[in-house]
Amino acid sequence: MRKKRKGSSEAHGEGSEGLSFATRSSNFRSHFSLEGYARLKKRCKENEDVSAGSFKRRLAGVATAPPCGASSLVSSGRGLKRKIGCIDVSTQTGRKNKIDDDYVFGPNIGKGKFGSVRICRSKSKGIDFACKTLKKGEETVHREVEIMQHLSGYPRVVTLHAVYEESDCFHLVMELCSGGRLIDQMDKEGRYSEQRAANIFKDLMLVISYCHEMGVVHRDIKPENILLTSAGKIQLADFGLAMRIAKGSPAYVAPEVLSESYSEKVDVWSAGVLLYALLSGVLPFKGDSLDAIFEAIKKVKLDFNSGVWESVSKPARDLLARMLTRDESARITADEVRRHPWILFYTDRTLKTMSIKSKHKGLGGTSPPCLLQLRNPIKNTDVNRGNREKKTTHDDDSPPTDSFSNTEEEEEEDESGVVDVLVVAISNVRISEPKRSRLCSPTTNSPIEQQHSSNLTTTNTLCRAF
Ligand SMILES: Nc1ncnc2c1ncn2[C@@H]1O[C@H](COP(=O)(O)OP(=O)(O)OP(=O)(O)O)[C@@H](O)[C@H]1O
Repeated sequence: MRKKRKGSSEAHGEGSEGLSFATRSSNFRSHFSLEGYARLKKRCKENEDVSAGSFKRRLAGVATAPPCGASSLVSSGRGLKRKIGCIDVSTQTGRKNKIDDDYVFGPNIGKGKFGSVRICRSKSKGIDFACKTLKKGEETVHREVEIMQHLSGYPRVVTLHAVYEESDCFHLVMELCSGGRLIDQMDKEGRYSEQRAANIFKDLMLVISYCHEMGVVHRDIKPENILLTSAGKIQLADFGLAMRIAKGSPAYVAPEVLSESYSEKVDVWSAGVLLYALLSGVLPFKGDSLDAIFEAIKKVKLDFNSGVWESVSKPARDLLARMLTRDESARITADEVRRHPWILFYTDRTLKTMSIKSKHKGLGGTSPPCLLQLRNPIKNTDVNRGNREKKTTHDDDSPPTDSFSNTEEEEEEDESGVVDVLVVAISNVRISEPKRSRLCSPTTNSPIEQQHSSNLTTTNTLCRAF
């Protein structure tokens, strides 16, 4: 049952060395952090909105979830079943299994602000899953479930397999990402070469573009929520803060709805912060307090012309500047990010073959910066982990793949000058649009079950819900 997990997360399980993650991460979670504060604040606000039946929420429901059968859109009452709209219609005959009837629990593998995550093994299939348990009363679980189901079938989104409701909690049985979290990999490996960063980033932008195309804003893009499969591929997780974008009749939308930060561009900003961290090893906006960080986010002018940025190619800096544009309307879209020459240069196979070997600049000879700073932007002088060697080896059960398999030799080709020269040549390369038909097709190998409140077996119905 136990499977060694690469990287690190939270330590909660007893004696679960491979899967439990320890102290290093929890040090960061335990002290005051921007992410914790913001998330708690956002969740509290959302819960208030939900309970108050705010106009904003009702509009989003009406605009994005057309009626399904006899279901009311968001009817009042407690319990997941009544809150997830379309799903209850298809699941009234759902079996009343308890999760213990179907799964055997293993050790804890993570803990977030709102729930713990354990391994669980399916009794019938013998396959391991991740089970996130959310206590009732603080949940926005109905939305998280609905959105995960809506996005289900896309390979870079963590698949939701089943939902169980108990009197005091919900269990979300999800695909297990046994490769750990991106944050832990970043922490171990230090600053990334441009080639490696671009390959990871391309996958991330693909999944973000997909979410946006499906009318979903994730709103919590950060390396803690980017998980890795055993093959090292990224999977976007934690849709606890995600929202559907209301695309209803604009004529009816109230001004206060328009002023809400529901735009998908918030994900582009967050992804920009992540890219900055990948390429430089530090976060762009820091401070000694939350207020200082907020101030930096609002005002700090990023300097891409000195320090580590001198060894980073111009296209990479150009992309970052476009993503970290404060004016949302001027900020690049996720789709535009995917088409940016920097991404194309490092990820397009044809262009890779054009790559000219030249001496690698920038990373060689320097120790990676302490990426602890990535976890908590508040400056922490007590934490000094010193310089660590750049680690390129992988745990036995986490073999490197496409995105993560660059050897030192390949990284030698990571020459910013080459990128600058070739960028003009590739700026007109077109990437084909994602195929919608594929995105909504039923998945045969990962049917979503919803025990207690659902017996759903295909994603067709879910697609209709939007
Ligand atoms: N599908 C999964 N496979 C493997 N590990 C997972 C999976 N889902 C979550 N985890 C682990 O559990 C941790 C917490 O999960 P998640 O972020 O979904 O919970 P949360 O309560 O919403 O967290 P937070 O609010 O703190 O971001 C993750 O950081 C990860 O380490």
